[in-house]
Formats: sequence, C-alpha cells, structure tokens
Amino acid sequence: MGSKNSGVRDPLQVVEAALRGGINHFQLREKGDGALTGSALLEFALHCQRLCREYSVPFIINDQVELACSIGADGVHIGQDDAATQEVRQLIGADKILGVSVHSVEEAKIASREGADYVGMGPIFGTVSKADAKKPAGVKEILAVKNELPNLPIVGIGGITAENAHQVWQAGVSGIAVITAITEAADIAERIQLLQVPCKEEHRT
Ligand SMILES: Cc1ncc(COP(=O)(O)OP(=O)(O)O)c(N)n1
Ligand SMILES: Cc1nc(C(=O)O)sc1CCOP(=O)(O)O
Ligand SMILES: [Mg+2]
Repeated sequence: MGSKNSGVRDPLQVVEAALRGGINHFQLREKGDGALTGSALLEFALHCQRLCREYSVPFIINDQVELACSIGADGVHIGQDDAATQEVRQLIGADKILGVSVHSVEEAKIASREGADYVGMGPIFGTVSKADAKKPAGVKEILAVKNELPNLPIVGIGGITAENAHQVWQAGVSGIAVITAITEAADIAERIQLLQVPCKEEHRT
C-alpha cells in the first residue's frame, strides 16, 4: 500500500495495525494520484521501514529501486514495464528480496532465471487499486506456473478478499498480496486472520 490507500485513516496507523495484526511482508507502493515524491516520500518510506523493523517484517519497495537501495530496504518488487530483473538483482545484491510480476509461464521462467525470489501474479479478480491492471485472469495461469516451476514461490494479487482468498490459496500460492482488503477493514487484525491460509484439511494443492 501507499500513503493514499487508507482513505480517511492515517496510513501509518493502518500500516502499524496490519503489522500488529500479523502481516509477514509489507510492500510500499506509492503511485497514482497525489503520490508522495521527493523528501515527503523519503520520510514516509523511512516511517514505514521503522515500523516494519519494530515488528521484524521485511520492508519491500515497489518500482523505486534507487529509493530501496538508498535506505536499505529488504527488497524490491518490479513489473514487466519496470527495470530488467537481472539489472535490479545486480543493483540490490544477492541477499535482498526481489519480486517480479509475471503473467505467463514464459515470463515466470525468465524472472526466475534472472534472479527473482518470487513472482507476483494478477489480477486474479477485479481490482480498484491499480489503474492499469490487466483483465482479471483467475488462477489458471498460477496453476500453470506452479506446474512448470513448482519451487518458485508465487504471490497472488488483485481483488483478493476474505471471501475469495481460499480459491487463491488452493491454487498453491506461497502468499497473497492485498491492499483494499486490509485498508478498508474496520478490524484489520480480524481481517488478516480471515485472509490467511485455510487450515490444512481445506488447503489442497
Ligand atoms: C506482489 C505484487 N505482485 C504484483 C505487483 C504489480 O507490480 P507491477 O506489475 O509492476 O505494477 P505496479 O504495482 O507497479 O503498478 C505488485 N506490486 N506486487
Ligand atoms: C498492485 C496490484 N498489482 C496487481 C497486478 O495485477 O499485478 S493488482 C494490484 C492491486 C491490488 O490491490 P487490491 O488488493 O486492492 O485489489
Ligand atoms: Mg511496477
């Protein structure tokens, strides 16, 4: 999420509530109308990073590799229209987390070969949080990537809610990424519980 995703609530309070509620990674995605830039972005990113450190949760920055390197973020997430995977891997070093968005087995193979630690796949369902999102694709391509590259962690994203998250887990993802499901929750901790992997008997891959 970014500073403009929390509606009337203070974004840092939402981040802290999500950390307290049990998220295991946080991605700062600052883009779109009114997105912070320059020193305001730096200050916001440092606040988020400090909170993540308090909760021992990896702090990942979307798109902005230079910012991530300059503040020592734990990782970077890039898309197909962002910098090239192998260049970013070289810039951030071997020990940082690198996520790459992919939409096919072919893109997943390239991302994996060039140094991605995980791939993000979406949108699975309709989303209001990404202006240039592709058409919702369901979990079909996730199943195909899982089949071809069983050891590559996949993070599902796009329109995931407490009601549909089980469909995504069932496809065999290692994680799910959400914005609205958490930022609009009245009780963030309770929502995070509802989004988590269903109990073993229900979770067949
Ligand atoms: C976990 C995760 N998966 C996919 C994305 C989308 O990245 P990208 O395609 O580069 O689009 P933007 O987020 O930059 O608009 C993501 N951010 N995180
Ligand atoms: C950041 C992002 N990337 C997507 C992709 O398809 O790659 S969908 C998306 C938005 C996710 O927000 P929400 O949980 O509110 O739908
Ligand atoms: Mg991007």
